[in-house]
Amino acid sequence: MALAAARRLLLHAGSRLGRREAVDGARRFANKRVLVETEGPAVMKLRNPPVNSLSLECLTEFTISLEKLENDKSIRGVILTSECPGIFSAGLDLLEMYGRNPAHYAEYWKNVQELWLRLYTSNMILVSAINGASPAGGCLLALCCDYRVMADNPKYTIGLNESLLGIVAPFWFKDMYVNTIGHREAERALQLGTLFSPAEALKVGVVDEVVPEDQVHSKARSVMTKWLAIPDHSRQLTKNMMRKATADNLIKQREADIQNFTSFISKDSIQKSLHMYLEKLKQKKG
Ligand SMILES: CCCCCCCC/C=C/CC(=O)SCCNC(=O)CCNC(=O)[C@H](O)C(C)(C)COP(=O)(O)OP(=O)(O)OC[C@H]1O[C@@H](n2cnc3c(N)ncnc32)[C@H](O)[C@@H]1OP(=O)(O)O
Repeated sequence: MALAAARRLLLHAGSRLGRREAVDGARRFANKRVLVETEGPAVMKLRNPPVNSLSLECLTEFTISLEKLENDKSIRGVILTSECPGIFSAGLDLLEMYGRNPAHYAEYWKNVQELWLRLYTSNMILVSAINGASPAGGCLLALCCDYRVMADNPKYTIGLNESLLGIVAPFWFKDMYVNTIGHREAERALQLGTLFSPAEALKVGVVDEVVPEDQVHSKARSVMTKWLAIPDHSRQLTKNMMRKATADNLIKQREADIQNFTSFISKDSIQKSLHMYLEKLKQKKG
């Protein structure tokens, strides 16, 4: 009986913390939805097919992987990318925000906040290799990074498109957008729910560089090498100086933000909008 309980505990810890294993001499650890290679510049790959939507499980595994990397002092930078062909991340999982109960919405939002705060305030250098579509929460992940490299494929778009879904980007999504592309561009893009092509994203500053698709990873690695040459303490203090106010703005009102999200997303009108959007996604398939 005691043995069975201990085994259950171990299994639970194993699935929460992921496994660290040696494969072909490369160090890596993985859980179901996130694979992390720690040989050379660390690379974190999202693998939640079909579209890397940020389900509660995916958010949790992402946050745990990030925490593990933060705790490993030998790791100074991480490249964030996707293992799903053509998709960086479809953003927050619509099925976590549709047809559930308020307690679920609150739990989900708490985890979205947690991941964002960890990513946005990470001491590590974060470079995103955007190798596919990156709407809404997908764009949010990229915006948290210190540098964004995007594949030059016009089929891939990036942006905060919440208004197209009949929902509103929360103030901290908006703050980060304003920090990145400026108030006027953010105001327009947020109202229109603009999804930028790579060329447009580069022009407006949503991404820092656009490269041929087969060079996204090598470019991200060379960017990382350049950033790694900067002393950590000065870079980290500078990053903190630039981002602290934006992060603090959420930290001081986390509970209120959860309440706002929960009551907003529970509204019949919002649920109806999400239903229509999900139906549109289905119909697109024909
Ligand atoms: C006061 C406070 C207010 C706070 C308000 C709320 C704020 C919430 C903020 C939300 C941010 C978000 O991230 S919302 C999510 C936005 N995401 C999108 O709009 C992307 C939608 N998806 C697509 O455009 C496309 O799927 C794609 C371009 C990403 C990929 O296209 P592709 O053709 O390759 O694949 P399919 O469209 O056929 O999709 C396959 C499969 O996946 C399902 N899917 C897609 N996206 C999502 C998603 N985000 N969540 C859950 N599921 C998703 C899609 O429906 C298909 O499912 P089926 O195979 O079952 O049909």
